[in-house]
Amino acid sequence: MQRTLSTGVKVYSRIYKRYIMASTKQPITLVTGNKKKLEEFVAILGKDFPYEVISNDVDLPEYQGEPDEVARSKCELARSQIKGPVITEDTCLCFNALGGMPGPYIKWFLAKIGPEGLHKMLKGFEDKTAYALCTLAYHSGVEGSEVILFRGQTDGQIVSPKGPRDFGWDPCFQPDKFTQTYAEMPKDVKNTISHRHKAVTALREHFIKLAKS
Ligand SMILES: O=c1nc[nH]c2c1ncn2[C@H]1C[C@H](O)[C@@H](COP(=O)(O)OP(=O)(O)OP(=O)(O)O)O1
Ligand SMILES: [Mg+2]
Repeated sequence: MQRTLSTGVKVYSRIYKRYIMASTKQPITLVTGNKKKLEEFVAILGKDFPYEVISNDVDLPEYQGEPDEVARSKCELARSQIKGPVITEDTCLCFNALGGMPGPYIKWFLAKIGPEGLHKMLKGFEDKTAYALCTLAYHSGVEGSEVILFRGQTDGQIVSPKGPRDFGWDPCFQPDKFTQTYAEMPKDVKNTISHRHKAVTALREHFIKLAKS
């Protein structure tokens, strides 16, 4: 009698747990104010991602600090606003001759001096190498849980701007092993070699594993 009861409770509690998990499986909100980032994220993520992802263009502040700190702060704030599972994205463009600057401050440099100015910044330096860094940050929305980071880096160099001007510093970043800038190459090529591709792939693998567990 006792045994049957305890087994029954166990099974019930397992079913109940599963029910709770299923009923609280909210969509994950990608919080970004940048349409181009969103387009690339969606294209790279693909259709077979095991969770529903929606987007929200809440304007998040531009934090200062090392890329990981910036990414964590941004994600924590997004979580407090959305009150559910969130992903945020922060992109850096780091010049090796400048010890990694502008890095997380690239948005302001780009806004003030454009791709030409970014190229000219390295005029006095022989080293034109740079890397693009994408840091995706995920928070489950559950109070007390930690932000998880997924990083992607693509190395290249800063060149005189070439190609369309519709996305940020793409015209002046030429990835290694290519003779075209990000702006010149077809989108599906950028999306298989980019910093964003690498970070989104890491995130995808994490969630695919999670969905199977
Ligand atoms: O693949 C890229 N190719 C070229 N330019 C890019 C790329 N990805 C970001 N960018 C630009 C946008 C912004 O000028 C800066 C990053 O700043 P960052 O704060 O991460 O982006 P954001 O403020 O535009 O959007 P968000 O609302 O997600 O913070 O570099
Ligand atoms: Mg931003």
